[in-house]
Amino acid sequence: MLQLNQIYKVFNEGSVDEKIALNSLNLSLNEGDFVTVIGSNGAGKSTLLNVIAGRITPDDGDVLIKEKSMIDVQEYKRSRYIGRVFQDPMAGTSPTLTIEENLAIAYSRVHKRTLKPGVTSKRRLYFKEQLEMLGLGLENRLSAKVGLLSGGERQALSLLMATFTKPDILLLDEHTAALDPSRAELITNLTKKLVEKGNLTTLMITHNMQQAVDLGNRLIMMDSGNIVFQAEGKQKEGLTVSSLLEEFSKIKSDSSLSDKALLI
Ligand SMILES: Nc1ncnc2c1ncn2[C@@H]1O[C@H](COP(=O)(O)OP(=O)(O)OP(=O)(O)O)[C@@H](O)[C@H]1O
Repeated sequence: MLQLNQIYKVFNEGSVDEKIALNSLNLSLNEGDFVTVIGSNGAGKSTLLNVIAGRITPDDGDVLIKEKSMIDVQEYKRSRYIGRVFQDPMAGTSPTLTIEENLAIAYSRVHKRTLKPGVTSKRRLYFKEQLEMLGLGLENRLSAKVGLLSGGERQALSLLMATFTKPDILLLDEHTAALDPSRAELITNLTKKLVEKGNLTTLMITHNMQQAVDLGNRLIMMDSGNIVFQAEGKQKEGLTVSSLLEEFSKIKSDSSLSDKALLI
């Protein structure tokens, strides 16, 4: 479903600030793979998601979705195939538009040919059904401006908008990190439910090791722009937070970073 071949990205090349963010990284995801991505600050996790989404162009390598090269496809066009949720609950939705209008925009990104002006009653019913799955009562607030919603409600709406169009790839960039623990748990559970329901091929960055262990069928650990550890299937199921920290300290044994660096 997703293939990354030899992705290389350097920032500020040739200057004192030169930083190789991705160092010939290879990754292949099958349809329905749910991969949690961990790694210390600056490991290259967000750059990886930005390269997949088309926000950053790699200096070398290719990104393929369903075996089609995306390297010359601009970000706004890739959004047809990719759903994304950011850390900031304010990032995925438009505050001055209503819940219904936000959903209509997300819907039209994928169903361009069927777009009619306004929201038809059939589509409104569909939106209501989708919102009901969140269990937050938002289906009764279709005309509420999104700017009035709480951070958790807004993030739940962002998640729905990124998933209900059944994207080929779902990118989650620390999407629970800015929420209080109870809201973070709510969004984590919703993520599980929506990803499973849609059998969505997903990459989820998290600094929460327990979340990385609990969710998904695969896990990758990044360091210095590459994948330094991965687990899937039975090995992934057998992972614990302490076994992961052990792996990390093996990799970082010659570094000044502490285990805690993974968590922050
Ligand atoms: N636009 C940019 N210009 C210059 N350097 C950048 C840019 N974006 C990222 N970098 C650098 O590339 C490296 C990888 O950054 P990236 O944001 O991908 O790391 P990360 O693993 O997501 O880190 P974090 O967990 O802190 O979010 C870092 O050293 C970062 O400073």
